[in-house]
Amino acid sequence: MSITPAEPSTEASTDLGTRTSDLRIRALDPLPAPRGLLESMPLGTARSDLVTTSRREVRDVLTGEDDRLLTIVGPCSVHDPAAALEYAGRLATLRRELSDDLVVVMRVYFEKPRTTVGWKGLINDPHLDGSHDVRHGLNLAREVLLGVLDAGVPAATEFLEPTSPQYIADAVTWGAIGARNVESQVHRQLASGLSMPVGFKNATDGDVQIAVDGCITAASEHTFFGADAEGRAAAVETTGNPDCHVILRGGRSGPNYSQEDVAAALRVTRGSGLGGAVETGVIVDASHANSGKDHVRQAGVVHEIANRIADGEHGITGLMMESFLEAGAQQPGPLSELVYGQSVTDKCMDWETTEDLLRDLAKAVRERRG
Ligand SMILES: O=C[C@H](O)[C@H](O)COP(=O)(O)O
Ligand SMILES: C=C(OP(=O)(O)O)C(=O)O
Repeated sequence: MSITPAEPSTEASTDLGTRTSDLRIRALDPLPAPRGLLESMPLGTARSDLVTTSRREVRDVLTGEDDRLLTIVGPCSVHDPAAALEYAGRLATLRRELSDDLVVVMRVYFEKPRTTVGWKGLINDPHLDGSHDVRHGLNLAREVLLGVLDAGVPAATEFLEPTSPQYIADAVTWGAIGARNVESQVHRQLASGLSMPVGFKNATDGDVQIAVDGCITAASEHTFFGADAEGRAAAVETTGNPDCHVILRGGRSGPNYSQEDVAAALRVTRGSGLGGAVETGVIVDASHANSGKDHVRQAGVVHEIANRIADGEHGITGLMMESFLEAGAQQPGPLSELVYGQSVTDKCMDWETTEDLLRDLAKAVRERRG
């Protein structure tokens, strides 16, 4: 299951006077080819069925063919596999109970885009100590994803490193391009080749058009630099992803989940000419700039949206929530020193609050039907 570490190559030339490249590279540590990881931890038939079925369900909800609500819920980031899997086990029970009204997918986020610097997630630094054992991080990430699927819960993740999907994307039901990368051609091209529905967040300044542009770009065919399953540099040709859509996460000037904000965003998305999920509705991220990253305010946002859905509002096809076993957040550090089940990135709602809110949302969907 694990892959033998290779020695980092440190080809530091002694003749610095004639070198013009790699002047700021400390080491290049070759990573295992994706195929090795996929073969040592295969998806298998049962998990693959869950991924395929749940991708279809998510797409149908986002295009309005299915009148349920997509709820993407889970920790801001995974740092402790045991806590993530305990959360998945709890969510599995609730997912089954609420399945007539909600399509529940768990946030299983391994790559964190930072405003400046900070812990970049389980793949980049699995020991949370700056040792950056990326090989171990890749193993761990795949192990967690397979465990979440074994619990019966489909997974959502943000794609950040352009070649990381090769190691894990087969196990992912829904993907995100985050607010800091939504204008990046690299990420838009990446989304054009991903096999699952992908949400584009509005930019950190609140610009929604940038997310729509991301969907337009990702719906097209592209050729770009990537890697194949053997880890060789490759020119990747994609067919385009027709299942992209917009996520409202608030911006520098404040939240954007009000009825007026959603209506304004829909005017923008409906001008795209893309049809499908982009024009049917938006996902609202109740966290981030929609709640000032405050988990108590986040619960208020979800509560307000549940009331609006119960009153008959359409146009919000999904809701994203940051939730973990314990409320709040703590500074990242070695696992033995951390509070079990509490976020090391953004503040999360606790399990009890999450359970209540998911039940409220399911009830709201029933009332809207009625
Ligand atoms: O979702 C997590 C964070 O909001 C995102 O990674 C940015 O975090 P930062 O502003 O603390 O760097
Ligand atoms: C980083 C995230 O969000 P955003 O891109 O909206 O800041 C996230 O959802 O983890």
